[in-house]
Amino acid sequence: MLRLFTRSTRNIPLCQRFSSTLTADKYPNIKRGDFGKINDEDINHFSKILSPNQLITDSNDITGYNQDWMKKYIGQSKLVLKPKTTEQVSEILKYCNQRKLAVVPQGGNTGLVGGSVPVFDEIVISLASMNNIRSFDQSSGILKVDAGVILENADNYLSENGYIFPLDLGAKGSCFVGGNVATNAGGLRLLRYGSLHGSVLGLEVVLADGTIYNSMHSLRKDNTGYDLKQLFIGSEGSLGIITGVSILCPARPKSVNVAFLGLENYEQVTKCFQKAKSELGEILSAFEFMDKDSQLLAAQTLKTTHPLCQDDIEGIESVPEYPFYVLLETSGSNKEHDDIKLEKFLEDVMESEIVVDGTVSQDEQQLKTLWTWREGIAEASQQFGGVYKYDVSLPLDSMYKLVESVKERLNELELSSTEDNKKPVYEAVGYGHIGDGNLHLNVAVREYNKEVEKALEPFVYEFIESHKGSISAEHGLGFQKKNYIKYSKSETEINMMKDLKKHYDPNGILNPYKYI
Ligand SMILES: O=C(O)CC[C@@H](O)C(=O)O
Ligand SMILES: [Zn+2]
Repeated sequence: MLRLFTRSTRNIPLCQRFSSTLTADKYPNIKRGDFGKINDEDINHFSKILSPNQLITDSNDITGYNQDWMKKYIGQSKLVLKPKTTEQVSEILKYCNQRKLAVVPQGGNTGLVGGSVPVFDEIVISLASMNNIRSFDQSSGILKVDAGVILENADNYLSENGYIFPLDLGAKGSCFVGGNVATNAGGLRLLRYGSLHGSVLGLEVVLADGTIYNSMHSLRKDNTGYDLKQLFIGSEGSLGIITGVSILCPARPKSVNVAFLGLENYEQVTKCFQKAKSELGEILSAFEFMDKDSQLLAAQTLKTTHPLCQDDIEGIESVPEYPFYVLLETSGSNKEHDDIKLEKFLEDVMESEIVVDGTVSQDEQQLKTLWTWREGIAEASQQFGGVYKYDVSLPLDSMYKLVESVKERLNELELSSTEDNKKPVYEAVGYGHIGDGNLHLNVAVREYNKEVEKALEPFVYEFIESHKGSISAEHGLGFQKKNYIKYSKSETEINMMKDLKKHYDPNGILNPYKYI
């Protein structure tokens, strides 16, 4: 039965603090590199480049820069620098390169693979003070910003001008545009707006030796040799520090609808996606799937009524029995046209029993509430103590098999139970951007545990390799996956990457211990 959506919304509560964390001493195979150690002379030098409030040495003030968003990866940096200009970044790197001081560039610190925090005592270079919108061209839609502009702020600015940022993700309120580009973030609407490799028109990057590479172009077409900016998109701070971004933004859609659907099995999810593509065509802007266990997790932190529950109950009890859910969004320029198209599509998928239940948002508030049941899963996954995250690309037909195989394996090894507090794993859940072939497999644990880690890795990576997928669809390699790149890239590719790294950062000072 298809219903109008009538629930109200509540904010997602902040996640609980972790008890278990991963510090470098828990990885005995990783040794501190042969880098210089910061001394008083270094601090004096930086004090000449920066004003006192741009330089943090107090250990209490540094804590937040040393730990990632999940409070999973904890570094030991003793110095945070907050440059305000590209020239300051250049001066800092020039000096660090001469002194062989390792650095980690940090944006909004919302990454999920431990890429934006130090491992040992690397200097944190925070882009937080570089947060100006540089320019916007109303006719072309080209936006130029400092790397430290918060994604949501950039989008709000564009909204006032009738445009939209071609990227949206759960962390939009804290992540930085520079970090988005450095990690090649994918997000919720890649299906519609494509990857940052397509929409970024130019970058300003400071290289390891302080050289400023400026390509802040406004050109859609520039066929003059190697497209160098592409090297830095997704380079996770390993080749240079992005300080400016020029990006092409599309017109903001005037009409947006969200439908939340219940389905009986995974095959119906893929069928529903095929139909959505062919029947909704260009107005389809997101197609997200969620398994039931991911909804049960989300229910425990959201504590609101599930969109497909018809009773006046909240939380876990309100999650219906459907094994799969889909959140589908349309964005277009003509409300009447889009409403009719969506209605016809929904009638079709319900008549053909691809979808068994569903609800459609009636206003902006309801639309946001429906999204919370998808966006809230990331935070909900870590409510019991920790989470092992796998962000993978797989062919659609084998995508959910990975989740099933992992669940089976954890059960066989008696590592998993939602009731028994003594078992390390609470639940493995699958969800993600099915429209982009991107699965998020989250294994919610009560504690980080070597046995669980051994059960998952390399099992998950071998599965991905054998199905010709990618071990990172959008979160990147960071610290978490640096030893596993071989499951997605050939030896030749890895060697080419290493050559680039050696060329652009011969002393290896940029974000060491990560990536490759
Ligand atoms: O927490 C995750 O694993 C996924 C986070 C993000 O990429 C999302 O799609 O919600
Ligand atoms: Zn995602």
